[in-house]
Amino acid sequence: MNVNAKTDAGVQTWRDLPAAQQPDWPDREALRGVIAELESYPPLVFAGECDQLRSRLGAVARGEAFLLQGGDCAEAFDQVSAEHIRNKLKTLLQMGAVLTYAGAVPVVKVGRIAGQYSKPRSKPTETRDGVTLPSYRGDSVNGFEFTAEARRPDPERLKRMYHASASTLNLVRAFTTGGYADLRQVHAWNQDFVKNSPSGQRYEALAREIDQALKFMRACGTDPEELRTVEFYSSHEALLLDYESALTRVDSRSGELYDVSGHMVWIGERTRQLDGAHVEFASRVRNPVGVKLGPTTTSEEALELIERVDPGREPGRLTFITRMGADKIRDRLPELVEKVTASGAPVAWICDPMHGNTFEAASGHKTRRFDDVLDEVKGFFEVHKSLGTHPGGIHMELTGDDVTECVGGGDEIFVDDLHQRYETACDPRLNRSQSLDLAFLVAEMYRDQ
Ligand SMILES: O=C[C@H](O)[C@H](O)COP(=O)(O)O
Ligand SMILES: C=C(OP(=O)(O)O)C(=O)O
Repeated sequence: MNVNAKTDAGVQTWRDLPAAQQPDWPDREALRGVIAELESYPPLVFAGECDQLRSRLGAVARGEAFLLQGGDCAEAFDQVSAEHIRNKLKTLLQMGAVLTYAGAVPVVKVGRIAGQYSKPRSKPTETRDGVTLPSYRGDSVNGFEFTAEARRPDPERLKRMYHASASTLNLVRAFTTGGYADLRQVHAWNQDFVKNSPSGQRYEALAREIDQALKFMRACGTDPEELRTVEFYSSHEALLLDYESALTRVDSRSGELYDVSGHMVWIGERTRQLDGAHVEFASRVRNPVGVKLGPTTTSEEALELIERVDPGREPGRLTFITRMGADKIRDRLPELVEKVTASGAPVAWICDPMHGNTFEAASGHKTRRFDDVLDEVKGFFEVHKSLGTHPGGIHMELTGDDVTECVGGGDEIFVDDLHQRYETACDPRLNRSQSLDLAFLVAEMYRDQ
């Protein structure tokens, strides 16, 4: 990677196409200045790491591994703290241990982390008590507070997103390679959790089995170095194309373009137009790319997306993240999987059981039922089982904090509890206990598959 290389003209082709969900920046001159500055910043990830993730996702596409992708709906600048990052990571590591051990499958771990600061919205504005202001679009664009000043898009925030992503990634790298993620710590990740949570107790029993297995391996004279660190990757929605293209660099090894803002990027349900700027941008970079597919996706669109993003039919290059809703997945998914499989395209299929299952509670909180989330994952496994294809993984909105944003779960949260710790800046996340519950249930489904 030539770290001094500036953005290449080849990544600017999206500018000629309609780009949905871009902020209405009031000061274009200021935006241009910020883009120029971002273009001079060092990469957050390396091209070789993106290639490695692509090869791991290739294993997912071939049915040899399972993808666990998860993290906040929207990261926030004021949550870039050691505690929040560690809690999130700990939850993902615990889920990874459950899936690997109970599901007996290698797990590729990817965070919605270190870059997930931008949100597409259903409506451009929000009205409260007769006052209408621009919608909150993520900390990379404007502030959450409902004031005209906070909601004004400010391009300086793009630089804050870069720095927040850099500090987060720095700590994630330290945690995952510096000893914290050593599998021998499998109990330590659970210490604060085991006493008062049913899923923590269930996890503890599994951790004891893992411990036993490690002791057995050591007694047999093998103590693999690989268990001391964890391969962990970053991902986010490539929504703000000014930011993503400013962070796109030419890889000096291959001359190819990589979006070095994160290892994997995805295109959302609201921005996957075939003739739109986001698909064009994704088609230009070599990172592994995800595309969200909602219930209105046709098989023709899915095939055309493959043509555009993965013309070389490379396993691991393209991941379809389906988010149909529990009530639709059994109807909508089979045709997509059938037609794509018949075309010979080696995509990985991942289930996002969050975005099709959101509703507003009487209290006004946006929420999701744990049972709907689970049912969508069940439907996903059923469809793949009936077609003989591989259920490649799950994509979750979750946090390591003890929030009350989704209802249900073993340590049940009721609608009346939602107000207690409702902290998300956008969509409701599973808390740690609900995330672990889900990991156990998914591991069972995977094993049964
Ligand atoms: O996370 C996804 C989207 O940004 C979110 O679902 C949009 O929600 P909205 O309908 O509140 O805009
Ligand atoms: C906006 C998101 O999802 P979708 O594009 O599927 O609505 C998201 O994952 O944050």
